[in-house]
Amino acid sequence: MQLNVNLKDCAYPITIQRNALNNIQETIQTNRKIMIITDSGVPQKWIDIVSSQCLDSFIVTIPNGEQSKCFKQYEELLLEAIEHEMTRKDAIIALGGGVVGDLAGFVAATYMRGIDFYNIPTTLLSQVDSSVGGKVAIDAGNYKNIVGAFWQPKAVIIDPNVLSTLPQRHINNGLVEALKTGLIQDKELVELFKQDDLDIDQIIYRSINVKRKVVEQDERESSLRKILNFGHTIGHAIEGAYGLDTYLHGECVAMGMLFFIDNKELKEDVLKIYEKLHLPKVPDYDVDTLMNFIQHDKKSSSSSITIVLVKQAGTYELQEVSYDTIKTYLERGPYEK
Ligand SMILES: O=C(O)C(=O)C[C@@H](O)[C@H](O)[C@H](O)COP(=O)(O)O
Repeated sequence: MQLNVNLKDCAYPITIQRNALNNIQETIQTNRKIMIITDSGVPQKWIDIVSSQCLDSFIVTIPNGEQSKCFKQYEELLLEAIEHEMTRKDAIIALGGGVVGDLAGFVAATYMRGIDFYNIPTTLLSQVDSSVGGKVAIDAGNYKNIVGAFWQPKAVIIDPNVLSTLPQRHINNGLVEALKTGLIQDKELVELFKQDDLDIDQIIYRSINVKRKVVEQDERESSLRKILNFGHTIGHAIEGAYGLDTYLHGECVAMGMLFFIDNKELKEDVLKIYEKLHLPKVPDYDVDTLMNFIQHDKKSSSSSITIVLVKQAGTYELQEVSYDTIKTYLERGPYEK
């Protein structure tokens, strides 16, 4: 299956196909120097398959986990590129999850003011969401994605076969971002979560297709794209407050969405899905600590923030609200209507 992200200056293909990993030359120009950035959680067999198709590549493996999205790791990758004498004609392949994609993409966006970048996501979270759309970033302290750029990949290759080695917690983590996409834009995608056996290929396809359409309309997140951030305002705050590596990103987005589902039945349905996915409950939190993170959200202005509300599956409402209003959401808690 092939989709195309139709952006004026930087359109690119997305391949969603089992076994696509074995045929990367169909979309990636591999006859140049390629830095393959991966992490310690990616099985060697996937790395070997990719590197064996590149004529002149080197592999850099970063530690698995959000802590790698930091300045130190970013600088080390830049120094690797310099040491290998990479030029503007060379390219970077991200082979990993959201952390690898965000970090590798930011290196590609900034090395020599920008070189080609390809994304081969190996986690479900990156396959359903972060590999597409060009948001690349690192964290500063516990502030998520606070330093970054929009740098679209030249191609995205999604091979669901690589999920066979992914631990179940990470599968569930990725499913949250797909559920998020369904809740804001695709009711049928939400329905897929109610089946006994989840159709992962359909879930990936439907999620990416929604994401593609949103990004095509608003690449730089000036309005519509904010809907993809549903659940992230409080989600990122919980992630930051608990130290970035306590919970997975999707687990925090799941928590964050609960505050903004404004429909009792829908919230009950969503909580049933969370139970099926063994997602953690929202921990105790300090309202002021979370508020500090929320004020650094990229959807904030000096006194207000755009929130995404869902009242019916598949539809969204964008609302500009004051910090005091957000505070009331936090004080009310996630499990109330
Ligand atoms: O692509 C987008 O736009 C999104 O908001 C998708 C999010 O699910 C994703 O986690 C994104 O990386 C968050 O970006 P941020 O702008 O909130 O840092």
